[in-house]
Amino acid sequence: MSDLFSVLKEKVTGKEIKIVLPEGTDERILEAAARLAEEGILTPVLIGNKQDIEKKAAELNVKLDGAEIKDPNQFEGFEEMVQAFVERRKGKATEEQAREILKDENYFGTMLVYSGQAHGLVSGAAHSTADTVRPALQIIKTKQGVKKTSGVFIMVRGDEKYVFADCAINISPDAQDLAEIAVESANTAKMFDIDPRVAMLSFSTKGSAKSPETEKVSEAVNVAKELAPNLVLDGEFQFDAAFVPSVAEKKAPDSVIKGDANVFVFPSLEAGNIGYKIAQRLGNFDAVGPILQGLNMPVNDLSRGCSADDVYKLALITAGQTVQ
Ligand SMILES: CC(C)(COP(=O)(O)OP(=O)(O)OC[C@H]1O[C@@H](n2cnc3c(N)ncnc32)[C@H](O)[C@@H]1OP(=O)(O)O)[C@@H](O)C(=O)NCCC(=O)NCCS
Ligand SMILES: CC(=O)OP(=O)(O)O
Repeated sequence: MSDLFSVLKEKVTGKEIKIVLPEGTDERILEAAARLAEEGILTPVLIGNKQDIEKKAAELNVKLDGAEIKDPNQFEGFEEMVQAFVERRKGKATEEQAREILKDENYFGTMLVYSGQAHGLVSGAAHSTADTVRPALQIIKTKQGVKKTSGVFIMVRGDEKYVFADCAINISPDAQDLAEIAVESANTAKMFDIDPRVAMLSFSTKGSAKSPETEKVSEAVNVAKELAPNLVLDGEFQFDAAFVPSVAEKKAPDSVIKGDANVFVFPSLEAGNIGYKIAQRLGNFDAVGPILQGLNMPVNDLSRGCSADDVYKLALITAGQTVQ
């Protein structure tokens, strides 16, 4: 993984990429912004009151040379942004509502990306996922051919790398959603040099239990195979049948997945979000993400439990998504 970040640094340095960090006074954001600017990798665009941000940076003894600061309350292009927002929301917000909404740093920052004044956004160190991603869902929207955005983590421990999905967005995905999440997650895996072998997870392996929940996953397997016939994918699997070869031999001997899956699609957000945090906190995996898939422009969320290093890495990944 350290290789990945070296490769990403090389790929994005000198491309004049601007990444918006709306949480301008958060300690971890400031430390990451200073590091990104100092290393000349990209231009962090911090959102908030300039004096507040500079005061906090001075307290932390971090230098913001090379970073930009934009304050929605002092922004010259604010009225133009209001018009663009009203137009994008197509009758869902009046001008008056837009003026209020755009004072929110996540909405303001997302509009900077949408209008081409920055290339991507990373937020969520101090905001819930819902408040971080809602502006992106409403303004940036999904790219053609993708119905739903979803959020994956790259789980890293030493040389081990896995993709966990969806850990961030879709609370109760249906079979169609799960199939799309699987295909998108396999594409994301390739960005991290993972040759995808996708397991659709359940509490049942190949019909060992029958319920609407297990049938949803087995239907998702069929839909995903139609969407991406060349993808190595199977299910439904319990985690051990997907991950442990000796268990796979007993529970699913005829499957193309032989306990060697590396992309895990969870059946619900409950399972995905709980699952990644258990691997992170009990299993000592680094959890990089959530990386949002399927948006027109890169916007990525952080966990509120993140470190400055997590912010730095996710900003690099976001910059990498802009030059793909
Ligand atoms: C993502 C989430 C915030 C969306 O909820 P919401 O704002 O109530 O969604 P709404 O149904 O009102 O939709 C708002 C807009 O987003 C769009 N949207 C909602 N879910 C979407 C998805 N998965 N992909 C793409 N667009 C989506 C809707 O189409 C709608 O667009 P429109 O206003 O242009 O018509 C919600 O599903 C959620 O809270 N998910 C869980 C987040 C979380 O806490 N995760 C755990 C921690 S990581
Ligand atoms: C991804 C995630 O779970 O975010 P948070 O911890 O901020 O809720």
